Amino acid sequence: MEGTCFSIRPSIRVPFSNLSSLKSIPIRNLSFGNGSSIHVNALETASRRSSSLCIRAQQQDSSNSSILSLSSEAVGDSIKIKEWEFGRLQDELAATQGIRIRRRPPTGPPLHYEGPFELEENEDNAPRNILEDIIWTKDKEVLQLKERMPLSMLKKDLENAPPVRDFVESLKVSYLRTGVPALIAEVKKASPSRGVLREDFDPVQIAQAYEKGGAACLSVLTDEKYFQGSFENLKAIRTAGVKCPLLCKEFIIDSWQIYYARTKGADAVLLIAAVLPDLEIKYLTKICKMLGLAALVEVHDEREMDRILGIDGIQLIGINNRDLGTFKVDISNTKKLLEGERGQAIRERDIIVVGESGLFTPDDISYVQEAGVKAVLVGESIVKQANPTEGIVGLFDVGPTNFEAECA
Ligand SMILES: O=C(O)c1ccccc1NCC(=O)[C@H](O)[C@H](O)COP(=O)(O)O
Repeated sequence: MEGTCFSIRPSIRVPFSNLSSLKSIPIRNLSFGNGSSIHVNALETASRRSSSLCIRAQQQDSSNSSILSLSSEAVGDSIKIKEWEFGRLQDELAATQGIRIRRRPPTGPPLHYEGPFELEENEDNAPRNILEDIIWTKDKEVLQLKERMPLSMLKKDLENAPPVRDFVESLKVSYLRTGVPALIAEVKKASPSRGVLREDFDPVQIAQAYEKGGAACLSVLTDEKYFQGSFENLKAIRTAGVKCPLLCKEFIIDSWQIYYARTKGADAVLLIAAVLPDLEIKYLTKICKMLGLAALVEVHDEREMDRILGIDGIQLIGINNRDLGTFKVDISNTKKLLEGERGQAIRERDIIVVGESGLFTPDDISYVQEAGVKAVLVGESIVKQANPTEGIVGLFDVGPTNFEAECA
């Protein structure tokens, strides 16, 4: 601090080098050499990564003993800043686990953050791929939803939620009965990689057709922006009396979403290892357990698989053949992740593995079955068929009677 001279104006630009030195001293009310001071409780949490930061502050004359704060909302601001700082720490922790999806723009606060700082525009603040884009958008959406429907309200709504059905048991029963991987059929209108899959999209009709075709469970996309799905679709399918247990296919980053999914009739939720650090997966699976929901934990590479195998109590692992960053689909990914010791550990622990994405033909199904999966999650190849029931029959290359009334 010595020798640093700031001219205090309502808005000042402070170089990062100075911020880091300010950070090393306990700051509340900082006096500068020119006799001015500002209340800088927010400053102590400034980003280490930004090169400079614009602070809006009020000047205080040294003769005036009252402290003029950064703004009248300083307390609220500092909570938000703490959240932002926590987000950055979260990203740093996640990176040590090989997670490349960042939860926050690296040189700025969460996207929903407002003031008191104006951060420099920086190209690093753009999402690096579609999954990151989805997660940043989700962060904003969830914050808004939580404001409208706090958890206390959702907890009350739980009392009116329909009973939970056993998602894992339904997969096991189907596999044992048919000898082919149990089908989780996906109700999906569109996706970032494939655009609109079906214009005449009636979620209830599609769900009923899947059930008729022998699906053991259904996966319902609820994300609106990228998949044109909705929680209303999930609720409508459940209310229509479809018996197959329902996976809420959502990008979960907050336990609030799990409660919300349950109030809409979900029996299972998706947790994506590429997004969630181990501790969060442990925490969120506990919430699932408490609510009676199954958790399908999705992995895409060896490192994610090893992380998930290191967590106790995991019952369902999905291997996504699609790289959610690049959209590349390769079904040999399922085989690769089930080879050797990993496959052994999965068999010993009686974990059900679900082969996900890019499954179009009976040969594809046989291939992933030989690799060790007991269930498959299929969207595009069946949702695009004029008659999704026939789509399922064609995919498994067997008559519908082999599957009929699977969920009954
Ligand atoms: O499918 C995408 O484009 C996508 C992009 C970003 C995140 C997730 C994405 N898809 C989710 C899925 O992995 C699939 O919906 C699911 O596994 C079914 O795949 P498919 O049978 O290939 O439709």
